[in-house]
Amino acid sequence: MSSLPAIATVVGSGTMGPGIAATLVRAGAEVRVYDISAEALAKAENTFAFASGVLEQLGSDTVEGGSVSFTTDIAAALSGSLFVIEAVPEKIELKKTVLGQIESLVGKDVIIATNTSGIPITAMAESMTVPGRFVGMHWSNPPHLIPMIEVIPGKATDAAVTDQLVEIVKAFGYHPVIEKEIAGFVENRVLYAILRECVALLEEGIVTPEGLDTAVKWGIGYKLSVIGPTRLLDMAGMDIYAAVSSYLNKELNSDTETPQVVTDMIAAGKLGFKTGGGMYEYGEGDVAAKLKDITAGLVAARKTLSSITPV
Ligand SMILES: NC(=O)c1ccc[n+]([C@@H]2O[C@H](COP(=O)([O-])OP(=O)(O)OC[C@H]3O[C@@H](n4cnc5c(N)ncnc54)[C@H](O)[C@@H]3O)[C@@H](O)[C@H]2O)c1
Ligand SMILES: Cc1ncc(C=O)c(C(=O)O)c1O
Repeated sequence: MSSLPAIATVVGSGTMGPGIAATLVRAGAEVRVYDISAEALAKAENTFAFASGVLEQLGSDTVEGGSVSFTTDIAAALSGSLFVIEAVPEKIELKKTVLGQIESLVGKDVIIATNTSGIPITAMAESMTVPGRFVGMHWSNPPHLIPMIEVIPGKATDAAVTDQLVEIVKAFGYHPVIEKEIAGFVENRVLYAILRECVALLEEGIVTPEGLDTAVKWGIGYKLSVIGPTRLLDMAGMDIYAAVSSYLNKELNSDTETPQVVTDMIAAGKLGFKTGGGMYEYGEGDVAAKLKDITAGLVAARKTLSSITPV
């Protein structure tokens, strides 16, 4: 008997919602996708279809019986739902409002999970009537391909709810990581430490964007995809880490604000894929081509990594 609830609802169908839904549908759930915007939902149907096609390419396990529906009717989306994933924009007051709407429409035993990138779970739970059923469930983008989910209980989260979410994540073949609550959670703290250093190296003209991407992709990115950081410490040796960190740690970037180069780009309307230009410039069709290459690469890497003995 799968631990995956038979009926699930995804609230918010932007970048993350459709891929989350596709992953759950492939695992056999009836998934209702709700959004306040009909325009967003229309786009979500296409994104869902794309993500489902990618899962077909990946050849991930399929459980028969899955289905999806898209609606702007929150009551219909939540009626009878047994599991809810909130994926609205990263704004705590908006999330609290939406969580209140969800709570008013589901049973007291229904787990409500938030896909927040790093807002403290405890803070969001303060406004809830049944905070014990609320838990962090941080997917990584693209959610239908990155098979690791951070499970973050808040201070009020029932231990049984955390345990149940771990089993739900395992039920659709992903790797759950239970974490203590900390701003940004584990993955984004590591990612943002890396990105802070990367942007600083670009700002100082130490390396070009192409050079930086090559260095990270074929250096630590490649290595860390096979060897986790703690295993790498054992492989390199604590003596090496001590020797290098003794002079290097004080040199690393420690800025606490968003880098000026990024602030300037945003002011110039250069957001990246979303606007056709950011760190790189994209001509007609370039973003779609890049997304196709990124998807093919992640599918190939996932297949290979899944085939090797865990290190
Ligand atoms: N984008 C990423 O790379 C990423 C990765 C992991 C986690 N997250 C987190 O997931 C959450 C969603 O991120 P996203 O990138 O998908 O956001 P997004 O802005 O792409 O999509 C959010 C969706 O929520 C909808 N929405 C807004 N207000 C709503 C409401 N009141 N009720 C219902 N729907 C509403 C919007 O119409 C939009 O379709 C955020 O907390 C974000 O931090 C994002
Ligand atoms: C830059 C960046 N910031 C946040 C997140 C997730 O919360 C991601 C991601 O999931 O990839 C990201 O790339």
